[in-house]
Amino acid sequence: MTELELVADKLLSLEDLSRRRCGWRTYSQRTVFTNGVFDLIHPGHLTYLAQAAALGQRLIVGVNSDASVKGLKGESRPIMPLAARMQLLASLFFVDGVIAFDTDTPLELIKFLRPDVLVKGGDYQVEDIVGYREVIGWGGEVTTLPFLTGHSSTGIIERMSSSGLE
Ligand SMILES: Nc1ncnc2c1ncn2[C@@H]1O[C@H](COP(=O)(O)OP(=O)(O)OP(=O)(O)O)[C@@H](O)[C@H]1O
Ligand SMILES: O=P(O)(O)O[C@@H]1O[C@H]([C@H](O)CO)[C@@H](O)[C@H](O)[C@@H]1O
Repeated sequence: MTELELVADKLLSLEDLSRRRCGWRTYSQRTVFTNGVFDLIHPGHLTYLAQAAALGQRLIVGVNSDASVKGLKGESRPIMPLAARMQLLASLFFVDGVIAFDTDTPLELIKFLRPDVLVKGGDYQVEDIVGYREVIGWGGEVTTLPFLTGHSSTGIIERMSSSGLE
């Protein structure tokens, strides 16, 4: 496969995800799950995702659909449409799969996937992470990773706006 075909192969449907998760379980591969908007990817995203990948053998990233983002962050967001956000995440060598969700939270996706590890960045408290009770309930782990200060998508947008680039 070409590099772009390798990236495209990581863009998963629920059926793809189910099939791959079964295979990973067969070989006792720990599946790590995280989720987010990932609009305007920045070093904070990259740092925490790389560390998340090190928590297991497979990293799956759930990405909010455009409609879901608008419900969470307002009509002006996202800047980058879903397809672009997913492709950029899938291009990271330490990401094994990317899947979109259209709901306000990834709870149903987490219950479907049953990851061994659920992780978010340090801007969250562990107990507040959606899916915390469920993942703990089936014996999984829930954790946060260090927040890289000074990096946020909102910050990028604000800096662009103040410099008249928007
Ligand atoms: N600076 C950072 N350091 C570490 N993790 C981060 C950082 N910023 C965001 N994250 C994590 O990345 C994931 C996606 O977050 P999100 O897309 O909301 O990023 P954001 O930069 O906070 O965006 P926004 O500014 O629009 O809220 C979340 O799990 C979040 O905890
Ligand atoms: O990019 P964000 O804002 O960190 O992503 C949100 O995370 C929420 C989180 O999982 C709550 O614990 C989630 O509910 C929401 O849908 C966004 O993915």
